[in-house]
Amino acid sequence: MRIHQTLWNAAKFRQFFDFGNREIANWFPGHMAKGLRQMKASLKNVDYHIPFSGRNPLFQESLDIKPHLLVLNKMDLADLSEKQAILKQLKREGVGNVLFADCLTQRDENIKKVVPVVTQLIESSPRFHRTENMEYCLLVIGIPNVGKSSFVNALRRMHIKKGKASKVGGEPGITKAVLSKIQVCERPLIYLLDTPGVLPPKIESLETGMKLSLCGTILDHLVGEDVIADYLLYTLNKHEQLSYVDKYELGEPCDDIQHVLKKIAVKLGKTQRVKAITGVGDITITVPNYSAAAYDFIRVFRKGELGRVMLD
Ligand SMILES: Nc1nc2c(ncn2[C@@H]2O[C@H](COP(=O)(O)OP(=O)(O)OP(=O)(O)O)[C@@H](O)[C@H]2O)c(=O)[nH]1
Repeated sequence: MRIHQTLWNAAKFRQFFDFGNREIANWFPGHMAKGLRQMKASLKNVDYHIPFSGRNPLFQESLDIKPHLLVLNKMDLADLSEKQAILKQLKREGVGNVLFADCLTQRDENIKKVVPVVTQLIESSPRFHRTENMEYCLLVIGIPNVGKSSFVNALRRMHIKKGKASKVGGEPGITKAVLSKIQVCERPLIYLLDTPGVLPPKIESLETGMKLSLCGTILDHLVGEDVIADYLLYTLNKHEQLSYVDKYELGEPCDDIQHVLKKIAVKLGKTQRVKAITGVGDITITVPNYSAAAYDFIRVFRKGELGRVMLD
């Protein structure tokens, strides 16, 4: 058995880190900066894979976010044995109101808790005098692709049995502006404002950057799908989450991403024909499509099909 024993080769990512931070900084002033200006938050939303890397310090600094509830979403994808450790760490950081959620399940018990928890939070806050205005209007904020729109839709589905009001997608940057009020509950009358995902303009470390990339919070092409796939393989091996071995008929765990991608490409029939120049003239040969295989490998992981992993 030959798997990664050492740290992931950060040099590969450094290239992106310098370039990508510039790209993110370019991306940031557009819809993200606009969105941030419009936000006065009451609710936060984080991907449960990355409860610490997935929190944007800008929200804390730029927004008046009290009272608020931290929602750790996509709990169906994460390793639940870490739940208590996460709660303990968040408590140490002064974050008391935390809720785990899975926005894709039709009957998530935790989603049911949102309305009572949020109303209790607001009612008990001395900053809110609610004698006249009996409706609640809350903001959902978080980094891209963590499931903010899915969260809005899940609450709406649960309490008022209505369909999607906010557009959902597998890429970051689906919601591009703060949306108008979306009703999610009748009694009490609660409206949510869905907002664009906002990343910090600078990512603090290589490791954080890779975790954010792997969870799809940064556009894949800014990092490179081959680099993300390599980090994914390293992560799976590090966590001994080896279901990819059987899935792709590898025979044994492996830390060679080229080898793994070749196997995936062949298994999925993702090959391409390219021209090769030989001594006897040009010939066309069939080679594995490494990019298509990397794309598939990452997406399968994001759907939870390679097992539950906790990145932080
Ligand atoms: N497995 C799983 N996937 C989820 C969950 N919630 C959302 N997703 C998926 O995550 C992806 C992003 O969801 P969105 O609701 O569009 O995320 P967002 O935070 O609004 O994204 P931006 O508009 O980019 O900020 C979609 O493919 C959803 O289907 C969840 O609880 N579990």
